Amino acid sequence: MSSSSVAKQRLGQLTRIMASRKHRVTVIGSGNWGSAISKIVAENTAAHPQLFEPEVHMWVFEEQYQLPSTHPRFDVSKHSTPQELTTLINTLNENVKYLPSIALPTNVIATPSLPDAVRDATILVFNVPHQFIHSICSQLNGQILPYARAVSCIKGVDVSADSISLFSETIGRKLGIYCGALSGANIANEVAAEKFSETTVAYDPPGDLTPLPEELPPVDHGVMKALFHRPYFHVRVVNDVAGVSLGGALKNIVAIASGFVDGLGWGDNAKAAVMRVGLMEMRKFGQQFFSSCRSETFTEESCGVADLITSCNGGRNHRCAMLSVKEGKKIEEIEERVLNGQKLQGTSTAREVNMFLKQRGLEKEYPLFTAVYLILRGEAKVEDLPKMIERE
Ligand SMILES: NC(=O)C1=CN([C@@H]2O[C@H](COP(=O)(O)OP(=O)(O)OC[C@H]3O[C@@H](n4cnc5c(N)ncnc54)[C@H](O)[C@@H]3O)[C@@H](O)[C@H]2O)C=CC1
Ligand SMILES: O=C(CO)COP(=O)(O)O
Repeated sequence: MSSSSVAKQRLGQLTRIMASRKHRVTVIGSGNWGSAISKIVAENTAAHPQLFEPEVHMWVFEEQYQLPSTHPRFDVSKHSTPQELTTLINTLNENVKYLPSIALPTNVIATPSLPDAVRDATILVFNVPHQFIHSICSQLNGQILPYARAVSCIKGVDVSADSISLFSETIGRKLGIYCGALSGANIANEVAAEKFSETTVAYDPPGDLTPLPEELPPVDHGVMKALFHRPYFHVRVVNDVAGVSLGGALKNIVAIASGFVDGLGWGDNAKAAVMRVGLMEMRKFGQQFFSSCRSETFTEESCGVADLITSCNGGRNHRCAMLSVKEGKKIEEIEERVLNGQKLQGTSTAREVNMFLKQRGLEKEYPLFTAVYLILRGEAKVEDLPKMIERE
């Protein structure tokens, strides 16, 4: 495309946005949590028509899917061959693969093309397993509005050979926009079934961003609350993006440890010990490597201790780690067998955090994180955990 037609296209885009005076929201991701968050966001865009366009685009990593032979809500005979997941979602208003049996609002529009999904979007909600975010950001480069604002619901940390960053920072840096974070004690299936839970949104944009057109409502804590809060999903908005992101990322390592001890049938005291040590390491890690991180975020907000508790009991990392011990199999084998395409985040986070600590000679200062990594690699046994985390 020539530079004048690119400029024309951008001008048309800006004119449409400015005329609308409302935010257009896109969710990038449609897994278990991506679909549950799309449901919440779509309920709220419909509930706040003065702030948001009702339609919410949900980007779907396209795949063919065959409906199971029976379904409580659908006549499966009409879908007897595999179909595109986006077609199924838009026809049945359900993400039949990643969030089955939950009706999605009809204003959620599943979209297989990333550029189409983000076109004209002023608020982007990133919700994909963390291993895919770099490739997604590369595909989004040049496709988004320069004044778009973003929120990351991703639980993981971005580790390279010599640095560590939050995914909100990575997204912001790669796309040249601001990105906050959402994280909490939020098992997706429970949230989607509208069982009560809390979450934490961190949003603290610097003053030098590309300004929003004056016609659009400023994106502030009030807009964040309007976008995510529901009667069954209580939102607290804070400024500590590092604390919120790290709580969600690091508790996945602890949840694996908790699954390991449950796999051995060691009971609640053992699990409480693992959780206590894990919480200390989460907080220490935040304070040691992220100067803006607040200690209280780990103890007072849903994204800290509450997420640790729920994940160490009912999360996928916990379940797969427990089964791997019970069955004597590798956790990756269990993940493949029981999660139907959903992805564990704790196994890669344990590896990535270990790489970061090892490079700095700090493995011994984080005995639980290190133990989980060594057990996953088969270099230590679950039975050795108490010795590995014993204090002097
Ligand atoms: N599921 C849950 O209960 C919760 C998950 N989270 C976090 O939310 C984030 C997203 O997780 P979920 O939505 O649960 O995802 P998921 O675990 O259900 O992952 C599957 C998703 O990955 C997509 N995918 C597969 N291959 C891909 C590729 N090559 N490129 C891009 N996408 C691909 C699939 O299409 C599907 O949408 C994670 O960081 C997770 O830790 C946070 C709170 C709760
Ligand atoms: O983050 C979660 C709950 O808050 C879900 O954790 P899992 O990915 O282990 O299921």
